[in-house]
Amino acid sequence: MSTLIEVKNLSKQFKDVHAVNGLSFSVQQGDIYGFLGQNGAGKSTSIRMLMGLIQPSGGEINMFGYRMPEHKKDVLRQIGAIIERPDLYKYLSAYDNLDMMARLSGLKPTRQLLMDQLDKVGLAARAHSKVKTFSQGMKQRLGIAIAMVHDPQLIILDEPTNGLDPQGIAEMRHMIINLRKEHQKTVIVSSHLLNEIEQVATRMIIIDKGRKVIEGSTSELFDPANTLVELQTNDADAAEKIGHSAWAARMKQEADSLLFTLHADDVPALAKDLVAMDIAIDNLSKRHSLESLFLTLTGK
Ligand SMILES: Nc1ncnc2c1ncn2[C@@H]1O[C@H](COP(=O)(O)OP(=O)(O)OP(=O)(O)O)[C@@H](O)[C@H]1O
Repeated sequence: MSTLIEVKNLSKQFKDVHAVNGLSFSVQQGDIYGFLGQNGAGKSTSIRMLMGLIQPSGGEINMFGYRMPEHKKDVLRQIGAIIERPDLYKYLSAYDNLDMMARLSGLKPTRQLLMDQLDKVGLAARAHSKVKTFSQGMKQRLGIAIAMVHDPQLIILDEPTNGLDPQGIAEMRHMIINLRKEHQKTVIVSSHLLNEIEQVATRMIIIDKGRKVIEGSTSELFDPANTLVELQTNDADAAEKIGHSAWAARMKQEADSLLFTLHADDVPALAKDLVAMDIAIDNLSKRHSLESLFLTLTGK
């Protein structure tokens, strides 16, 4: 697998705001690379630099073997991106919108090519329906078909599920996975929702205040061995009772709860032992340690 994007020490400063601050990461061919961070973390600014829309204040970007922004033209040929809501003609069909946009960008598309593009985003069956009859999610996916009509290697989607209903979100997720699986595209997708990135990404980065917090493959980062279990109880002696048990080493006392770090498979055994120790359980909840990290970053 080859490296498509290599970013080193990338920074962008707007007056006194360090929007991106020493960010390094790489994207391999075939990744669905999740960019995760709360609003204002620096996701859009990073993506805009990858696309040569704004100049970095420092650092290096190499994409497809070219340096950015010096080789912007060669790089952009390989990218299809949706950064804002796509402009569509609502009284034209999906097919005619795509046909017109392809011609405006200098292509002479065949019917087959246009139908293939619509198929990639799950809109082939609605090719000849007017866009005014489309849901927000369908418009978004048509925008993606337009963005990739020149068959780029890399698709960049900045918060593609913003403003979509649950069905639209599910369809978008399905489409992103399909772009990689069926059409061998590499995808960068940004979101402020961990759950959304977790469901599609093969690798991900969390950024906060313009800096990298963590980066890795989704399976590594969501390793079930790093499960956190929070116990809430009114039993004043709970910590002491657990302190004498085999769970002692995995327990940490928090202000109003007891926190255990363990493998997800061990949760039923913990629950059984708590009952055996006669500890009244008000609440026993499980979450992944990455989720806890992200909740802490987002202040929730
Ligand atoms: N053109 C600009 N001028 C001044 N500050 C900017 C500009 N663009 C972004 N910023 C600031 O840089 C920081 C990062 O913004 P950015 O849009 O990259 O974050 P984000 O992670 O994409 O979040 P969001 O989802 O809210 O767009 C924010 O503090 C933002 O206010």
